[in-house]
Amino acid sequence: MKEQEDKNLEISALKQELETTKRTYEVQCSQLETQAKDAKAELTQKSQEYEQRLEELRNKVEEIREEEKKADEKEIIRLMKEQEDKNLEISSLKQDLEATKKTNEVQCSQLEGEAKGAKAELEQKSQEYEHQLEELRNKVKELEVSSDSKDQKWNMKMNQMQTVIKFQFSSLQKLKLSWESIKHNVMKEQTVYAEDCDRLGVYLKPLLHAAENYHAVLAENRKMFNEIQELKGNIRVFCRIRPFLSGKKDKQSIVELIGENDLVVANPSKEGKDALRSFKFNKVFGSATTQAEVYSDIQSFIRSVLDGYNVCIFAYGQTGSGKTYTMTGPNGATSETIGVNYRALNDLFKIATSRESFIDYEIGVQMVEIYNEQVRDLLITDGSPKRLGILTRSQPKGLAVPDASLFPVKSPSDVIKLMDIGLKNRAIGATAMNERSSRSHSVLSIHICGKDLKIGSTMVGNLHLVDLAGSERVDRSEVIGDRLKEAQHINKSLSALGDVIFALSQKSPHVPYRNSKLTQLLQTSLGGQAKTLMFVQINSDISSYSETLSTLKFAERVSGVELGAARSSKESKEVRELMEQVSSLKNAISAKEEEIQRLQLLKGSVGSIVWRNQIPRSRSIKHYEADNQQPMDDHIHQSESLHQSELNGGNIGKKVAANAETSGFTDSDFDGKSSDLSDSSVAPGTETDGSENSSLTEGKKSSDKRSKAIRKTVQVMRKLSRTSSTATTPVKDDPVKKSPGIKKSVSIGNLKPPKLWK
Ligand SMILES: Nc1ncnc2c1ncn2[C@@H]1O[C@H](COP(=O)(O)OP(=O)(O)OP(=O)(O)O)[C@@H](O)[C@H]1O
Repeated sequence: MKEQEDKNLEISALKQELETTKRTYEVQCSQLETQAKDAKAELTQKSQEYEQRLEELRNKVEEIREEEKKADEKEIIRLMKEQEDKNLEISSLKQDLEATKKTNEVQCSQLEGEAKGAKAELEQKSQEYEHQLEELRNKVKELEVSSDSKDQKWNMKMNQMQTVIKFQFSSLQKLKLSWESIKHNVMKEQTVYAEDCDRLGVYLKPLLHAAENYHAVLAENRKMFNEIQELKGNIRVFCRIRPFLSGKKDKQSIVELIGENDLVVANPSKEGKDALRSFKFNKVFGSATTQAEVYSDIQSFIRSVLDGYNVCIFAYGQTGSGKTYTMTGPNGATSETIGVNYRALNDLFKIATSRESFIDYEIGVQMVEIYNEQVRDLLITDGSPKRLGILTRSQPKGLAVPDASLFPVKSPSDVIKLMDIGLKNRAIGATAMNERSSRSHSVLSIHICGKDLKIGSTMVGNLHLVDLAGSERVDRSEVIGDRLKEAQHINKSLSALGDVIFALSQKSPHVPYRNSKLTQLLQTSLGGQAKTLMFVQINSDISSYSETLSTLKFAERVSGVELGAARSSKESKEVRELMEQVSSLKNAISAKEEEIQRLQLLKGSVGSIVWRNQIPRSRSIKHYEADNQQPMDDHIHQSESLHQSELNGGNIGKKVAANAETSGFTDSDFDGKSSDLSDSSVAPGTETDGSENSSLTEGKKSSDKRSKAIRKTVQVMRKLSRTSSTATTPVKDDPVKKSPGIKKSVSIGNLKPPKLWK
């Protein structure tokens, strides 16, 4: 109850408190209401103000919004544009990106492929290297093994060698001792040998004498060859048949048969055997013969000009028969068709050049024509031809026409230039037969003076290349007046030439050189040791029968070779006999030469021993040869033989044999000489070196044979001197004074060497 009372009291307290609070609260509320009213009024005022302000602000906002809206629109438009640009850029970039992406993808795929390949290769190579490395390791192992075994072997060998060296050293000591004793014995032998040599030297003296004579024998032999040539005929007649010219309808030939040396022509007006007539010449060239073939048959004639001989080459025949063709060649000639003149000049210069180390040649050219028996210089360029005189005696330097222009030449082209001038100056007259008919004789003379550089001697050779005027008969040329006079002069000079050559071929005591200018001009080159070659040109056309026949008769007459004539066979018999004589002499000489060689070898070996023993050495045959001045032509042939042998691989004998086979006048002439020289100059020196030892061993045998050899040599010398003494009247240089008869020409001792240009 108490509690209830407390609670009542509390409730009464709380009711009082609540009453007080209620009253304060009411006061406050009234206050607050007042305040709220004030505030409400104030608020209303203020809200009005605010609304006003708000209205203003709203307007302002509205304005700002308007402005912003405008600015925004502008900005939006710019941004849209920008966006569009950007979009475009982005799309292009996207495209680029796309393309780059694609290329990158391709490259990536390629690189991936390559990388894969490289990887595979790398793997393969590494495998290979590993394999090789493995092999190399194996090899190294093998090598190590083999080097070990070799090392062992070498050591063994070294030991063996050391043993051998020791043994050899001891044998060397023994040999030294025995060598000393042998040396002593050899010294003794040498003394004995020197005494023997002294005795041999005494024996050799007569042999040396024989060797000296041997050269004389060879010289005689060469002379005999020349003599034989003269007997065979220093005058040669070659017949050449001109082919039918293209465009000629009438092609009936009068030539029935062409042989090596003979020719048969048929008379068209006769029949059967009576129509035929044969002619014999040194050579007959058919119409198909080339210029080169013709020249090859006369080449050695040309060569002999450089050896100091005079050579004359003629072309004879009727107009248009091919004289100029043979001598010069056709117009606009090629290397195949050039004639004898050009070929001869080429050869002359070629040979002169090949000899220039030992002979200095001077070559001069003259060209003259003989027209109406007057000599005219063809090498004048001022256009005023003067008449020239001919010297027939003691002509200086072999020049028959000293006043004619003489031009020194150094090459064939120099001569060709001169020939062109000469041919232009040559008188050419037109006849009914041939437009180009030459009515004068043209003479191209090549004068050669050679000086031997070693011995200083000189020699002179002349080559005359003569294109004769046409030989047709006067009546056939249908000419009168001046032309008739020309033809008469031509015929006269041609028949004078025929007479001279005929007289020479007959060895007639009188040779009628003075009957024409042509023969006067060529006097020194016709006859004597001069060589004469005549080309007889014929035209086989049936219409030219009578001309051809007279040409052939002329040629037959000058050649002196008549069919069936007793003289001709007698000559050949004598030639044969002489040839046999010469060959037997050559055999004897070669036998003697063998002996000389052997003895010379013996002497050489003896000489060397003597020298070792300080005993003076006697002069050898070789020295004798070197010191002894040989004739010019010998020297030339010697050098040429040697030169030729060098070119032919050193076989002189082969060359001689080959040339002998081709036979003919000229070949035997020159080859005979070269064979002589090869005998004389090559043989003594050739076998010395190789056979010294054998000769030493055979020395005794040889010395036993020595007396036999000397006897043989003396026999040969006697035989030669007998041959010399059988010669009759001496043959002189001057053909006019030369005595007739073949036998006289057999002379060995009296033949003169080629005339030198003194
Ligand atoms: N062997 C040959 N081969 C080819 N043609 C030739 C031969 N021989 C001569 N002839 C030609 O015949 C013609 C006459 O020849 P060429 O002029 O040489 O005669 P020729 O005897 O010198 O005359 P001429 O007396 O008038 O001087 C020329 O056209 C020449 O080319």
